[in-house]
Amino acid sequence: MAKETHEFQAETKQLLDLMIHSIYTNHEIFLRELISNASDAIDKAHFESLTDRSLLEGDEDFQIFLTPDAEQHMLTIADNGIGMNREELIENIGTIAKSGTKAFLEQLKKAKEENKDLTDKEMIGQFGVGFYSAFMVADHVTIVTRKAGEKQAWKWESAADGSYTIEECELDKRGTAITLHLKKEFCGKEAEQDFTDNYELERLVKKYSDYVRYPIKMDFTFEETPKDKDGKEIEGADKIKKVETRTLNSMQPLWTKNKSDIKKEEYNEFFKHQFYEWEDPMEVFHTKAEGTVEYTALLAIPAHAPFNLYQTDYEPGLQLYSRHVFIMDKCKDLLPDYLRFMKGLVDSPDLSLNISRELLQQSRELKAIGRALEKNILKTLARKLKNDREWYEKFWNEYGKSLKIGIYNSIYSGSDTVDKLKDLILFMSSKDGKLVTLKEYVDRMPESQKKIYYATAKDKETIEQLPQMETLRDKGIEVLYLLDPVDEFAIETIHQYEEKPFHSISRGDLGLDDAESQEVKKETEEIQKDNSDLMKDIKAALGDKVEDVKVSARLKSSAVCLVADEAGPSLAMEQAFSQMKNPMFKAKRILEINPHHELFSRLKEIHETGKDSQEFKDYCDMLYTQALLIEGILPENPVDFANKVAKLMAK
Ligand SMILES: Nc1ncnc2c1ncn2[C@@H]1O[C@H](COP(=O)(O)OP(=O)(O)OP(=O)(O)O)[C@@H](O)[C@H]1O
Repeated sequence: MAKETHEFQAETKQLLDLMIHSIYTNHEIFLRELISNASDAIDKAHFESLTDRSLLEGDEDFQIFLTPDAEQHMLTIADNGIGMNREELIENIGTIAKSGTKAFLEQLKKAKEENKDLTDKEMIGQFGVGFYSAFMVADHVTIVTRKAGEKQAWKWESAADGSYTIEECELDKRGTAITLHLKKEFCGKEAEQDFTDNYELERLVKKYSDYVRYPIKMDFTFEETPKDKDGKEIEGADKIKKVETRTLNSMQPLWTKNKSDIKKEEYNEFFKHQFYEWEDPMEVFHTKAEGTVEYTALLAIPAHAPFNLYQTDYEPGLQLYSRHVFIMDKCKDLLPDYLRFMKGLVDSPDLSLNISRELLQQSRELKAIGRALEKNILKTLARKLKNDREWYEKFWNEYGKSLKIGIYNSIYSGSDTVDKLKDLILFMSSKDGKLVTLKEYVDRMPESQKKIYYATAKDKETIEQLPQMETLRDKGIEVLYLLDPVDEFAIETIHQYEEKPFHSISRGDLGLDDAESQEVKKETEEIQKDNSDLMKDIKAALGDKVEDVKVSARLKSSAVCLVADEAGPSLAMEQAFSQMKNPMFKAKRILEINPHHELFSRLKEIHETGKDSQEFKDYCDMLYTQALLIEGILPENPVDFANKVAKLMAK
């Protein structure tokens, strides 16, 4: 077959462009990425050979080989992994299949539009750009590869100019060799960093790839004076060149070492390498268990939540090993979904190498390991909350949402999740703007207070301006701020804490039973009775926009507010549902009017002159729209509202 030229997919071009103009300042990571791909390819060959030994063609000596060539300005990374055929070269190298990389490009575009710093380490750190990182240091890349079990080998070449070529070639063994034609900044003594220097390459392998399971080898050439038969150097003899192949990585999986022999930095480096993290993890868990099920687990809470943690394309799960041999990536069946942010691995001799995902789900051993790990993580979180509040709040800001979603999802997964998590959740409080636990809230509640009050809005400032907050603030009652749409769902699922029910300040009767509140309640009922016609007519003017119109006992200086009925979803929940494109759930809206506001007397006057007048109808509508706006809900017809306000202002 003649040499074919292919165009890169548009997104690949974009990524290549970024690599060439190097947004990464950390160029050296290209080696880690290519070694990691080589190691994955060997994993695949190893795994497939378990069922078809002939694939290995007698070559069972798995290894990755680095060959620097200072004269030619080249570096080759070769593996005897699974290799690729023509279609796979096109599919895997020419296009970007990974949603993560696509998302990376989108975020990058957004950052550019917003003029953000493109070298932002945190942002870039969330994405492994894999093979393409080769173009940060090379202006021309050649891949020679032969798929295990196939005869034909292929050569792929690109100078990152928008296209690549593929042609047939010869290769006597399976695997892939990637040759980088290095840019001049990256080779030679004068270079910024010399990737043809054996010692530099050795340093980088130790730094990033020390735990790669397969030997990473390289030839070192020495000049040596010949020795006589007693081992003494022969004086005056011409030096001879000697080549020694050295293995650069230690390969010993960190988790098999004794905990006491492992330094914190080693754990950190391991996680960064194994899980493509850029920052040290927040916490590391290293557990060994013997007994009914034997296992070693090395887990970590990464420093930051990935950008897509709550999106469907995020794949949670731990790596599974059996006797240090890799079985699978992203095993979801170990930890509950609310711990989806955990990264790590489990190595157990009780797991079978050839187990299918389906059988694994039913594995008793796996379930037992999962339960033990969950317990251990929850215990650590509880201890941190008690002893290291600063750490816990940092954790909470990154992953709190995951626990709250876990509580809400316990409707499906079983109510014991609520018991496990309810003491680990935090909310901001009106008391001092700090985060509090439910226990802390309840413990400092005055005895007369029977409920846990909360308010929902998108931010603290909006809540603090809610008319409903006025009374509670005046009475010094603490209110929890629920700022995330999931919060109210979680709270409603917990239902009550230490027998104290939760109560939204935007819902039904506040249930305050101090003397003053009782007094206000009585007075409000009387005003309501005296103005029953007015209330009825406002309701009639608003039609089915509201369920009811009432005189308010909760407002001090504001004219109106919108609350939801005791039963059914709240206004915030309704908004969350409609954002989820699920507008079925509607809150029963009740418009409350402050009888002590001057607007109330004006309303009465207009009502008396004629309940069917346009003016009365306009007033009712404007009142309702105001209440909506206070809740952060846009009116259905903003133009109509603006016109009515303008008309009134012109009077
Ligand atoms: N040495 C190799 N041997 C066989 N296949 C390879 C090799 N290097 C890359 N590939 C193939 O090319 C694909 C794309 O590689 P790339 O590094 O861009 O992404 P990835 O490895 O899938 O993801 P990540 O780098 O985030 O782990 C790989 O998934 C693999 O199928």
